[in-house]
Order: sequence, then C-alpha cells, then structure tokens
Amino acid sequence: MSARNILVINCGSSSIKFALVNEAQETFILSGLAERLGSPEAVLHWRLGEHKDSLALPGADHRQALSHLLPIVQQAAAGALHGIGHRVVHGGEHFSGASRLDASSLHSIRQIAPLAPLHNPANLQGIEAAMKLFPDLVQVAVFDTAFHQTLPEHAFRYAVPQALYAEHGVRRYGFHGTSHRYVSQKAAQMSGLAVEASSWLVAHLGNGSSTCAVENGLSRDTSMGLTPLEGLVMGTRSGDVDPNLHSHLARTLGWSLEQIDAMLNHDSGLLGLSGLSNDMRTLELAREQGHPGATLAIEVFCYRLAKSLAAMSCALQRLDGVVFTGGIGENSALIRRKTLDHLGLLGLKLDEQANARCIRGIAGAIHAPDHPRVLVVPTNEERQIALDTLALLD
Ligand SMILES: Nc1ncnc2c1ncn2[C@@H]1O[C@H](COP(=O)(O)OP(=O)(O)O)[C@@H](O)[C@H]1O
Ligand SMILES: CC(=O)OP(=O)(O)O
Ligand SMILES: [Mg+2]
Repeated sequence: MSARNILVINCGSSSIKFALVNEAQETFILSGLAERLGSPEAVLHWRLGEHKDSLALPGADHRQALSHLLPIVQQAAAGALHGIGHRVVHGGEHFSGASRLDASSLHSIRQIAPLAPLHNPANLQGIEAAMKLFPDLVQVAVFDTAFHQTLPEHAFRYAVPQALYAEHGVRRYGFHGTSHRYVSQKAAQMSGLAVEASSWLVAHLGNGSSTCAVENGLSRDTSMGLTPLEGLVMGTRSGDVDPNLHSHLARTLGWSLEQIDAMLNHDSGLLGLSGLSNDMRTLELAREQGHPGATLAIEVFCYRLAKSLAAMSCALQRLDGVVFTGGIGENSALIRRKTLDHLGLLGLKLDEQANARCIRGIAGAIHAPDHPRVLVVPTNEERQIALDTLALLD
C-alpha cells in the first residue's frame, strides 16, 4: 500500500487549524489557519510546499471557512485522502483514546459539550461540515482529555460533595493530552530511555498552557481541571483564582455569570496582567523597553509555572527530566530561564548557551552538566492526531 494522506482539523472558538499529513513524510504537504472567524477580518492562510497564500473571507463562520479550505485540501491531496482526524477538546470520562466518529460517538461528544462550552461546540461544527463534504471518508476524534484518563482518583477529585462527581461529572479532566503524550515519548527517545520506564515533568506553553507529570508513559497529574481554565497563567485565561472571586464580583459589582466567565477566559492572563497583549513575543519586547505591565506579566507567568511544576513532582517517584514545549516553551529562552530560577530546590540548572540555541523548532538538552535533564521538544499535535487516525484505519 502506498503512504496514506490524513487531513487533520483543529476547530477552535474563532479559528481552524488544518494540516494534510502524509504518513511517510516528515513535513506536511499542506498546512493552514483560518482565523478571526465570525468577524469582518476573517482570513484563510495556507502553505502548500514552499508556496504561501491567503484569502480574505469577511464575516465567514466555521462552515464557510471549511467550504473554502476543503477544496484546497482536495487539490493538494490529488484525490488521495484516506481519513480525517479531528481534535476534540473534551471527551469527559467516556473516551480514553481516539474514537471513530459515528452516530453513537457524536452523541457522546454532544452530551459532554456543556463541560467545554468554549471548545466542543466549535469542534462539532468542524466534524459536521467535514462529514457533509466527505461522507465516504473515515473520520476520527482525538481527545485532549484521553491521555489524562490514567490520573489516580486522588489527583482528579475536587474536595466538593461526592454527588457532584457521581451525578454531574465534576472532576479534573486535564487537556493538551495529545501534546503531553507526544513530547514525553520524544523526550524518552532523545534520552535513550524506554517510554515505559521514564518519568517527566512537561510544560506545554502555548495560548493555552498546562503542566503534566508523565510516569512510564502515563499521565499521573496535570494542571488543567474540569475545564481548560484551571492552572497556569495563559494568554487570556486567568488560571487559578480563589473560587470565591465569582461570588465576590457578583455581590460587590453586580457582574453576571457571563461577564465573569468572559473576564476569566478572555480578558485575563498575560493580557489582563500586562494591559498590553496576550502574545509573549510582544511582552518580551515591551519588557526590554521597561514596560511595567509586561514585566509583571512575565514574572507572574514564570513563578506560577514553577510552582505548578514543583507541585506536579509530587506525582513522580523519580525525575528523568523537565520538558518545555508549545510556542512559548519552544521559543522563549527567557521564560525557560526565569522559570528554572525558581526551581533550584529541585536541583535544576540551565546551560545558558544551550538554552539560547534551542529556539524555532530546534530540539535539544539545555541543562548544565551534572544537573537533572531539561529538554526543549517541539510538539506536533497534528502529526499525533494523524497517527491516531491511521491506527484506527488499520
Ligand atoms: N520567539 C518567541 N518568543 C516568545 N514567545 C513566542 C515566540 N514564538 C511564539 N511565541 C509565543 O507562543 C504563543 C503561541 O503558542 P502556540 O503553541 O503557537 O499557540 P496555540 O496554543 O494557539 O497552538 C504566543 O504567546 C507567542 O507569542
Ligand atoms: C485546551 C486548550 O487550552 O487548548 P488551546 O491551548 O488550544 O486553547
Ligand atoms: Mg500550537
């Protein structure tokens, strides 16, 4: 059989990321992003080999964007498309691995949607549009939560009345599992260790960020919870706050649940702290020019990340290394250094030159000699989703 092509679709709340992955090729045949969907500035960008292109789609929603991008995919695949893998953020307790999409799995994903109101409805739109346009292709859902279904109960339960768990599914689920799984396996390979006998603290730092303790190939704890809001400081998400903040804002400022939700998910994090941007590149430049908000946002981001990594170490018997990944983790020597500066008690120490070298997709070890391993490992959620889709085709 010749090498197969898989289309990977990641429908976010206002964007669609996509990639056409050939199982035998390291680089993607086609990759792209439709962003600012639903706004007058909606635009589709794609890259086919060395050729880059874009198309303005004013006012387009997910369905309209998909109807423009899928023909580009069809053309790039030259009629040879073998399956579609969809990122689905929340799989609840129902899915501990990837699942072929059919009436029954779609029903389960719809039932779980209230647990991820910002993510799952968009994921479902992508699935429904792709099924309409490609009714004969196998389509697969790959869940952010699936990898974390191995968390022990003492790590996934909240200290609230048990009926809320038993009857309403209130527990910690964790997200970014596809990335945590992919980079922890790569880290083991890079270190000459067997995945089943290795132990990692992973920091996935993108627009959304989370930490994960991975032992012998299994997730044992992670910083996100019921929803992708818990845990670290993120681009626009607050991460952990005192749960009483909700009632405090409602009582003292008369805020509605919707206002509080929007503030914590969209107006907080790096953006809220800095008053400037959710983008770490912008904040690093502003910090160099002495911007106080950007400086503070970076300090809080790194301190909270270090605290989370230290907390995650409780889940491990042994530490083979710390792994940085995601747009920030793969590119920011500053964030890696400032984070590890708080973790001297774990014995971690950087090699400054190696740290400066590992940017723009360069993987490598960045720890000082005779100190615990620290690795930069570029993530590749699209490839992992394609691999999971191929595994279900076989
Ligand atoms: N060179 C860089 N230095 C610092 N931060 C960077 C750099 N390149 C990208 N980033 C940051 O990575 C973040 C986006 O990460 P990414 O993993 O691409 O996001 P997503 O979660 O949307 O996939 C942004 O905050 C961006 O500023
Ligand atoms: C779950 C989550 O936070 O995803 P993202 O980082 O894509 O926002
Ligand atoms: Mg990414």
